[in-house]
Amino acid sequence: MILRYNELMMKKTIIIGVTGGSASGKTSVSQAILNKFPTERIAMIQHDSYYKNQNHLDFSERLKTNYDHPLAFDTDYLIAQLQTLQAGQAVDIPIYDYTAHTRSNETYRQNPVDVMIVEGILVLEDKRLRDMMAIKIFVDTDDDVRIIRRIKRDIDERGRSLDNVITQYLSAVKPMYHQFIEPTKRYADLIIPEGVSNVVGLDIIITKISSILSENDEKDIV
Ligand SMILES: Nc1ncnc2c1ncn2[C@@H]1O[C@H](COP(=O)(O)OP(=O)(O)O)[C@@H](O)[C@H]1O
Ligand SMILES: Nc1ccn([C@@H]2O[C@H](COP(=O)(O)O)[C@@H](O)[C@H]2O)c(=O)n1
Repeated sequence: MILRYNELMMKKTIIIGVTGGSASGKTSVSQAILNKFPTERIAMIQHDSYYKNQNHLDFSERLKTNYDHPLAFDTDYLIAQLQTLQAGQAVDIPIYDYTAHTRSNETYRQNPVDVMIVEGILVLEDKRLRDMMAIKIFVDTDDDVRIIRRIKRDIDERGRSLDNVITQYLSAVKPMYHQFIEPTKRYADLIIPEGVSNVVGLDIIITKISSILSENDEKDIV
C-alpha cells in the first residue's frame, strides 16, 4: 500500500502533442506556450529532429524522399528518448538540416522537465506516441493559408525555390496531409483554429498546464 502511495506521488513528465499540417502554426503555438513558463519546467521536442539520417545518400537521392510520409521519421528513436526523459535522464537530440535534407553532426542536450511538448505533422499518427500523450492538440489552418506561409518560409529559411516548393506541395505535402495528417484530428482533445492567433484556445491550454505544474509542486512538498 505504501508503494502504491509513493507511485502516485511520483512526478512523471507530462507529454503534450501538438500537430497540424505543415505551416499551420504548430511551432508558433508551442513557442507561445513555452514563453509563459520557466525553461526548466517545460520544453519542446520536434518530430522533425528525428527525420531519418540520409548521410549515406547523394543530395540528388535525398530529394526523392517523401518527407510527409510516416516512414521518413525514426519515431522509435523519439519514443526511446521520451522514455529516457520520463525516467529522469537527459538526452542528446539530433539537429536536422532542412537545406541538406539530413541530420547535421550536432545534437543538443535536453534535461528532464515537468511538461514536454512534442510537435510535428505526424505526432498523432503513431499510436505508441499518441498513447504517451496526456493532451493532444490539432492546429487547424486552411490549406491556402498554409501553402502561402510555406512558400515564404521554405524560400527564406530552408533554401528552396518557388518551383521546388510547388512541386513538392502537389506531389507529397498535400496528398500526405489528406492521407495521414488530417485523419488524426479525430484523436485531438483540442482543435485550435488559426493557431497562435486564437487567444482563447491558447489561454485554455496555458491554464491547464499551470494546473499540472501546481499539482507537481504539491508532490514536491509531500
Ligand atoms: N497565426 C498566424 N498568423 C500569421 N502568421 C503565422 C501564424 N502562425 C504562424 N505564422 C507564420 O507561418 C509560418 C509557419 O508557422 P510555424 O508556426 O512555423 O508552423 P508549423 O510549425 O506548423 O510549420 C511562420 O513564418 C510563422 O511566423
Ligand atoms: N528535408 C526535408 C524535411 C522536411 N520537409 C518538410 O517539412 C515539413 C514539416 O515541417 P513543418 O515545420 O512544416 O511542420 C513537411 O511537410 C516536409 O515536407 C522538407 O521539405 N524537407
